Amino acid sequence: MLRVAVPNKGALSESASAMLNEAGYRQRRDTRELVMVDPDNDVEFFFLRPRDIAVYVGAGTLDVGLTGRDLFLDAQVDAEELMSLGFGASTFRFAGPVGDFTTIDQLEGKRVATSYDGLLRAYLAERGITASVVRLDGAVESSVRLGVADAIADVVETGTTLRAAGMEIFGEPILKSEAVLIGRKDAEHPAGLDVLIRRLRGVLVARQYVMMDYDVRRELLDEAAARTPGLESPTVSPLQDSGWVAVRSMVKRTDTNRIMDELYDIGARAILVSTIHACRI
Ligand SMILES: Nc1ncnc2c1ncn2[C@@H]1O[C@H](COP(=O)(O)OP(=O)(O)OP(=O)(O)O)[C@@H](O)[C@H]1O
Ligand SMILES: O=P(O)(O)OC[C@H]1O[C@H](OP(=O)(O)OP(=O)(O)O)[C@H](O)[C@@H]1O
Ligand SMILES: [Mg+2]
Repeated sequence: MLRVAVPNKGALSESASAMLNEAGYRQRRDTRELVMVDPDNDVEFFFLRPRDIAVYVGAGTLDVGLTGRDLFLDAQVDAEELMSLGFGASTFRFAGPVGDFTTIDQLEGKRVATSYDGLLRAYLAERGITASVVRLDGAVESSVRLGVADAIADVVETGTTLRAAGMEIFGEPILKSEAVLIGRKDAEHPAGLDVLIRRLRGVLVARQYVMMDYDVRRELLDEAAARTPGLESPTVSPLQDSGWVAVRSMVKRTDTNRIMDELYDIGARAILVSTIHACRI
């Protein structure tokens, strides 16, 4: 049975379970459930703290896990990213009191508070900066005001928490993170893993693409089809009126309206857009 780790609470938990559910796996109903078997798919789900997931996968006791790239890298375990999951995006950045810092070189000899000390130490060492790392569990933004640090390295999503604490970011992002599927390094995929990956890819594609249908005069087909190349090639079907054809193609959701406008200008009509419920690419 494939053993999969899923965040039990926090920023990634709901989206992770929703994605697995969309991929056809059973998910827990009660948030206090810690283990759940999906007998139809022969998968066992373990609901764990997202920070601990990398530890279990690294130790080989669980096959794969859904967690944040930042949490995975921070844990410095022997595992690898198998795919990104398209949610839980954040950046990991330096911040300090407004006006105090402009470059990371100014961190030399200073105290930097963070919940991600593995990531931070590796980053500072790579750049030859000697600073003392203060490991905190959370609410790191308060550490400077409370006198235990001079700057922080923390997760920034909207920046609201930083602003409220009178701080600003400086330097390049340390890391761009999102939710990822991690698994054992160079290991042969256990039974069920390839299906899980294919299903998760299907969810990503179904979320990122729409299906576009339109009719166009045969002589304008090449021009129109160039706007909707699809993943492989658009489907072209004859219409009763031999001067026209029907075209069907997958289009990036974010490009939908621009492409509809372009197709209309070319002369396409009856342009219809529908969501993709599920797919295997
Ligand atoms: N606004 C956000 N706040 C915190 N984490 C976020 C946010 N957006 C995305 N994430 C991602 O979610 C993960 C952190 O999840 P979570 O908040 O559950 O962990 P935690 O902060 O260690 O736990 P907790 O806050 O419950 O003590 C990281 O991968 C992080 O990049
Ligand atoms: O840029 P923002 O949108 O404001 O989000 C970032 C904040 O959210 C997270 O805190 P969380 O709620 O997880 O609490 P924690 O600091 O105790 O982990 C993170 O640690 C930042 O503090
Ligand atoms: Mg948190």
